[in-house]
Amino acid sequence: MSALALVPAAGSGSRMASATPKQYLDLLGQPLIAHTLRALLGAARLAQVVVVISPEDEWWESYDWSDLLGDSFARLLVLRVGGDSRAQSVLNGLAALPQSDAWVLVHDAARPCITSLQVDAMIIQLEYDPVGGILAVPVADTLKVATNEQSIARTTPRAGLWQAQTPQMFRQQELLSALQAALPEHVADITDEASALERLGKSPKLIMGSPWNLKVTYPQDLILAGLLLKAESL
Ligand SMILES: Nc1ccn([C@@H]2O[C@H](COP(=O)(O)OP(=O)(O)OP(=O)(O)O)[C@@H](O)[C@H]2O)c(=O)n1
Ligand SMILES: C[C@](O)(CO)[C@H](O)COP(=O)(O)O
Repeated sequence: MSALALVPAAGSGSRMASATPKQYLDLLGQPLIAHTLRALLGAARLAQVVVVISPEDEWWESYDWSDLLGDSFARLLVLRVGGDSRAQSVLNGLAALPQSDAWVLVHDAARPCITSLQVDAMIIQLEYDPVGGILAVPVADTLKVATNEQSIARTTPRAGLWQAQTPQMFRQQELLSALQAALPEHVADITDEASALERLGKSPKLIMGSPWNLKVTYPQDLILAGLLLKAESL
């Protein structure tokens, strides 16, 4: 079975409010994305890891990646084809690769606490699935719908609701076609890969993830990610 990872890393990190895009912020002495890439490159079932950075990226070249990632650096491909949305970056990355029916696991650069074991376990669970699926966790908190004045309009039942994470694993050509069909018109609705497949009537699997696989979005998430990575290494 052949699978590759595609890592969208062309965002600006506006919610992080930092001049440096969050994928390059320091996390335990290394750029955040180095943790993400190390975990993916450590997954035995991934043949290659493709990183999509912005054509204007000024940071990538300033690191010694073979030093940060060791020999597995040889399985890394960097594409400067990022777009103006996450979905467009993923589409551009897929379009730049040779056409293939292999599995692709799209994983946010901004989720550095994923583990190689979780990636391999996901591939094993989905490799014979007709559609593919995503890591996700069931919603644990009570959910409120807000009014425009930020008071509560109502409580919405949480039964059956899951929070989507990444990796999201689909057939490369099928995902590319689904994104091409949705973009640019429906870009606001395509907040992950699964939503592009859902538009075509597909029903991807929900694979139990971990709350530790957080997306670094706000400054406090960076502190939490550091604590989780330290705990994972114990
Ligand atoms: N045009 C974009 C926007 C986002 N991403 C990537 O998609 C992942 C998830 O996006 P998000 O957390 O929203 O990152 P940013 O867009 O950088 O953050 P913000 O929305 O706060 O600006 C990140 O790894 C980010 O680098 C991307 O490749 N191309
Ligand atoms: C793909 C994702 O990580 C699943 O939760 C999420 O939708 C990305 O959202 P963002 O606003 O682009 O960070």
